[in-house]
Amino acid sequence: MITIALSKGRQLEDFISFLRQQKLSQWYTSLESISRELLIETEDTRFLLVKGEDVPVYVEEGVADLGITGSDVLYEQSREINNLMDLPFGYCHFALAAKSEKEAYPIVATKYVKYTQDYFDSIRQPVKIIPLKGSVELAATIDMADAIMDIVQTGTTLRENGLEEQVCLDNINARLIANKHAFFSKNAEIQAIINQLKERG
Ligand SMILES: Nc1ncnc2c1ncn2[C@@H]1O[C@H](COP(=O)(O)OP(=O)(O)OP(=O)(O)O)[C@@H](O)[C@H]1O
Ligand SMILES: O=P(O)(O)OC[C@H]1O[C@H](OP(=O)(O)OP(=O)(O)O)[C@H](O)[C@@H]1O
Repeated sequence: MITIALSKGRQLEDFISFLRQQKLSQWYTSLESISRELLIETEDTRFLLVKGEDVPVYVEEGVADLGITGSDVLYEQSREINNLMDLPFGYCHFALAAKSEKEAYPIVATKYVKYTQDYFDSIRQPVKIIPLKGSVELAATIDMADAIMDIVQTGTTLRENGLEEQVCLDNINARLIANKHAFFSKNAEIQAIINQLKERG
C-alpha cells in the first residue's frame, strides 16, 4: 500500500485531468467522486487530501510515502524529502504585481516570504515584507502594501483587483516528492508509480 498526499485545492482538478489523459482510471474514478472526504482508499493506494503547503509535512513525517504539490510550496520550505520529478500540470508563475502608477515597491505583501526576500536580495533592494495567508491582492488594492508577490495563472485575479504584473518571475509546476525512507523501502512500488506518471508520447 502506498500513501500519497495531495493538494486538495485547485491543483487536484489539474491532477484529475492529467490522470484522465494518462488513462489511469483506477485513480481518477476514486478522486473524481470525492466531496468533503480527506482520506480516499483504492485497492493499493491511499490518498490524503491536505493543503498544498502541508503536503511536504506529511511526506517528511513519513505518514505519506509520496506527495504532489507545487514548486512554489517546495521553494518556501526546507524539508528532508526526495524531489522525484516535475509533473506536467499546475502551471503558473511567480510575479511582482502592483497598481500601474506605483514606481517603487518598498513594502510587499505575500504568502511567499522566502521567495520575496530572495528576489529583493538578488536585485539588491531593501524590502519590508508583510506575510499573509491568502487574498493577497487586496493588500495592494487598498495600499497596505506597494506591491504583492504572488502566483499568477490567467491574470484574472490581478485584473479584477486593479493590479498589473510588473515583473514576471519563475515558472511553477507540480512536483512529485517522496519520503526518504519510503523511497528505499518501497522503491519498486514508487518506481512503478513514476513510470505510470511519465507522459506517454
Ligand atoms: N491559480 C493557480 N493556477 C495554477 N496553479 C495554482 C493556482 N493557484 C494555486 N496553484 C498551485 O496549486 C498549489 C496549491 O494551491 P491551492 O491554493 O489550490 O491549494 P490548497 O492550499 O491545497 O487549497 P485550498 O486553499 O483550496 O484549501 C499551489 O501551491 C500552486 O502550485
Ligand atoms: O491568475 P489567476 O488565474 O487569477 O490565479 C491566481 C490566483 O490564484 C491563487 O489564489 P487562490 O485561488 O489559491 O486563493 P488565495 O491565495 O486567496 O487563497 C493566487 O494566489 C492568485 O490569487
